[in-house]
Amino acid sequence: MTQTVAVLGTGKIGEALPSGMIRGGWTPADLLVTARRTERAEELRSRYGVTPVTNAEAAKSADTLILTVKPQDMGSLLDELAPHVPADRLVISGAAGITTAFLEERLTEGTPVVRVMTNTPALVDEAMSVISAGTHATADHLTHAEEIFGAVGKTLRVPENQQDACTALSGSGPAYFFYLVEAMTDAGILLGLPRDKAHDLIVQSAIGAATMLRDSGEHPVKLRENVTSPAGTTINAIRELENHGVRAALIAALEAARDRSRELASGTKD
Ligand SMILES: NC(=O)C1=CN([C@@H]2O[C@H](COP(=O)(O)OP(=O)(O)OC[C@H]3O[C@@H](n4cnc5c(N)ncnc54)[C@H](O)[C@@H]3O)[C@@H](O)[C@H]2O)C=CC1
Ligand SMILES: O=C(O)[C@@H]1CCC=N1
Repeated sequence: MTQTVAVLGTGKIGEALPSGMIRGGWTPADLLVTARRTERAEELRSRYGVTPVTNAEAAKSADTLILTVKPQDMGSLLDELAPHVPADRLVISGAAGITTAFLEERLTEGTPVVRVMTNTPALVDEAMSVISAGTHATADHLTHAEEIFGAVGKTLRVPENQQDACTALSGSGPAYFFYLVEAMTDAGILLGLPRDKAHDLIVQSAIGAATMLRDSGEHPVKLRENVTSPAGTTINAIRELENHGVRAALIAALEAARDRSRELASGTKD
């Protein structure tokens, strides 16, 4: 049976998802999108062959609704949708902080909802998406969410009380790596390298390190030890990272991201 999926709110994540689904073999005709601006919706139609509709039309006709608006816009979107969503529709939220309870309170009693936190590597089919069921979501609903988000990368089911932590780790995670690359490229410039060469050296080192982390089966401590020669260069750098509290800063940073995700649960806090 053909399943129609509507993506409501087509910004960065709301575009990455349908485009990845199409790369993964979904038929564009089965995908509906909504946008605040008509030009944006038309852009997506011409880029991917998906069908622009209004939020109310999506709610009435799609089997699955994926809400990819900002958490602060979720309350008003749900107010708009609620009168039009039959209770047999699957509603998936991709928003940071927004709980399944928040969604269930605003939708018809019994509506199955699933909460997902993905990340921007969805653009290159390397997303990490964590998935949690609401009160009325069945195993089939979770499987369906996995089929959708599996088109853009890996998926993992987690209890909902881990979603805010996962948001801090993998939802925001790519930003920390981009930040590190940016800072290390600056260091290369300080050491006298041209920016483009410094960038290429750091990016390839990041790809190499990420591939080893994924494929070698070794613990990251062992991988780092293998680079860190006695009285060599690496240990001098590590000493500076420790002196500057980088490990503690990372722990505090991720805790702050987790706390912000919890705070966004109200769906209204700017
Ligand atoms: N950017 C990221 O790295 C990640 C974002 N998320 C979550 O995904 C959601 C979207 O984030 P982004 O794509 O970064 O934001 P964005 O700002 O790029 O996209 C949100 C889109 O929703 C549209 N929108 C707002 N209200 C609407 C309405 N009532 N009807 C139709 N469209 C509406 C906006 O015009 C905008 O295009 C957020 O809830 C965020 O927490 C999740 C994982 C990673
Ligand atoms: O910064 C944010 O709120 C969103 C959620 C996870 C990544 N970006």
